Amino acid sequence: METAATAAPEAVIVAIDGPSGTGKSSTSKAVAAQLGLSYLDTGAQYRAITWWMVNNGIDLTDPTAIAAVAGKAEIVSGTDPADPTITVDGTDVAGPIRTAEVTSKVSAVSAVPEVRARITELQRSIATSAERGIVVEGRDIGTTVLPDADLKIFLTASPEARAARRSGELKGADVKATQEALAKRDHADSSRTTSPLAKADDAVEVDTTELTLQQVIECVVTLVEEKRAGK
Ligand SMILES: Nc1ncnc2c1ncn2[C@@H]1O[C@H](COP(=O)(O)OP(=O)(O)O)[C@@H](O)[C@H]1O
Ligand SMILES: Nc1ccn([C@@H]2O[C@H](COP(=O)(O)OP(=O)(O)O)[C@@H](O)[C@H]2O)c(=O)n1
Repeated sequence: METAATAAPEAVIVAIDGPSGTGKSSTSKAVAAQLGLSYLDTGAQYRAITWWMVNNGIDLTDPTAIAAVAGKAEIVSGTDPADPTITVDGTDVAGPIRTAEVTSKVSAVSAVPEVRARITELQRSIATSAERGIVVEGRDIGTTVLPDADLKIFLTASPEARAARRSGELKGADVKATQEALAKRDHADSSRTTSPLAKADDAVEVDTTELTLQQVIECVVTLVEEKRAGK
């Protein structure tokens, strides 16, 4: 007897945006792994270009100097959610892009339109070549990078919860100082002219303050499955 062919599920594109510490990376990785999708951390790409600029002595107080070298670094993102990678000119920078120095400087670099144009193009080409689909997380994915995404999620959480989560990761970091640093980055990312951090009109907002990570993952997986079922 012939077995009926099962159609491969269509590639699904999921955009997850929100400020720091709302759970974007942990949720996106887990959802992608559970659903067999690729995963892209766009913040890591902005951190990588910032790392290159710091290493090459670029004056990060000067947007013209940043714009002039926006195309120099070759950034490659590995999109396996079980082992996401990021290299700059062939060097693994997964560790160095998480230093306090890069974190404090990334908003100045990511605000420069030439940097955004370059990284946005890279993100779109990665997303369109993901055969089974992809979960892309960042700040402007639903609004600018992938406005036609099948599902858009905007994660939020209280400033206190976000700071507690972040300082938990940076062992020994002061919660109050972490909260202040987050507020400063939120302000810079939300007030820049080009493609600021914002919720897309058609994004589903999920407040994660009182939810466990597992609950957030389940919520997003359910929303993806509902989309696929055409609900
Ligand atoms: N709902 C949650 N409840 C408690 N901790 C969480 C939750 N979501 C994420 N975390 C933890 O908070 C930290 C920051 O999460 P992360 O996914 O890196 O956030 P983002 O990518 O938005 O900055 C991680 O240590 C993660 O395990
Ligand atoms: N789509 C994106 C993603 C990140 N970014 C920038 O990159 C920075 C680092 O992003 P991230 O996602 O690694 O930040 P965390 O949430 O991990 O702290 C942000 O503060 C933004 O300045 C952006 O401008 N657009």
